[in-house]
Amino acid sequence: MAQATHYNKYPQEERRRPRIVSREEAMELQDYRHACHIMLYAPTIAKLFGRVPIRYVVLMMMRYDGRLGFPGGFVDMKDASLEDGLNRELLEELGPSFNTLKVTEENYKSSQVREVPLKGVTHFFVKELTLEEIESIEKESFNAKDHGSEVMGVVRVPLYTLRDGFGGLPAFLSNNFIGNSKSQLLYGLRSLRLLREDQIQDAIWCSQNNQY
Ligand SMILES: O=c1[nH]cnc2c1ncn2[C@@H]1O[C@H](COP(=O)(O)OP(=O)(O)O)[C@@H](O)[C@H]1O
Repeated sequence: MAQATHYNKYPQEERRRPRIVSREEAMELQDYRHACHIMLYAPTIAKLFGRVPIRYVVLMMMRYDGRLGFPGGFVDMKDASLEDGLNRELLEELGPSFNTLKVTEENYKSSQVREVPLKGVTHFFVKELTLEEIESIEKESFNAKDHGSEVMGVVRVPLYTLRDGFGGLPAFLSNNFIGNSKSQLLYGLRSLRLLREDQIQDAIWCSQNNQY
């Protein structure tokens, strides 16, 4: 009944807008499906064409539905915690690296709740790795249970913008993303300071105003 009142108070548009909640608040939402996803990243000194700094390797994946998203998935009732559920999903999607690399509570970043089309909570995690660990995940992802089925491939996010003003991050942002993964990506880049705010704003503007 309380929920019906809550719904009546907000017009449809308002209900469509996801909202940020604390982990504690999110965990009290029993009749919502919970999903966890993670942004894995590592610093690099490598340069594209020997001149464009790559800065960080950030991993996303091409999903079975043709959309981009982060590795992760739904947390089951049988998972002891959000982290347990996420580690299980990472083993399935990214492979044996996640027998040893474990996500912990320290990697938790934020939770977002949505009411429509289905009631759900998405929990976002971030974890800094070494470049060697990232490369090993990429190689071992071919041996993951979901490789070639639910996961079409692990991809790196280009963080630079090329001279044409669109190639790189703006073009990447023009892809189709699952759920709120695009806003999670931008939030991750911002909050971890992997890019400056003006670089992020420029990339968003260029991705929306592609004249090239
Ligand atoms: O990267 C992501 N960030 C945020 N939400 C996502 C991401 N990928 C999938 N989702 C959403 O999370 C839920 C679980 O989807 P997913 O395909 O990851 O689960 P599964 O692997 O357990 O089937 C769905 O509601 C989906 O829309």
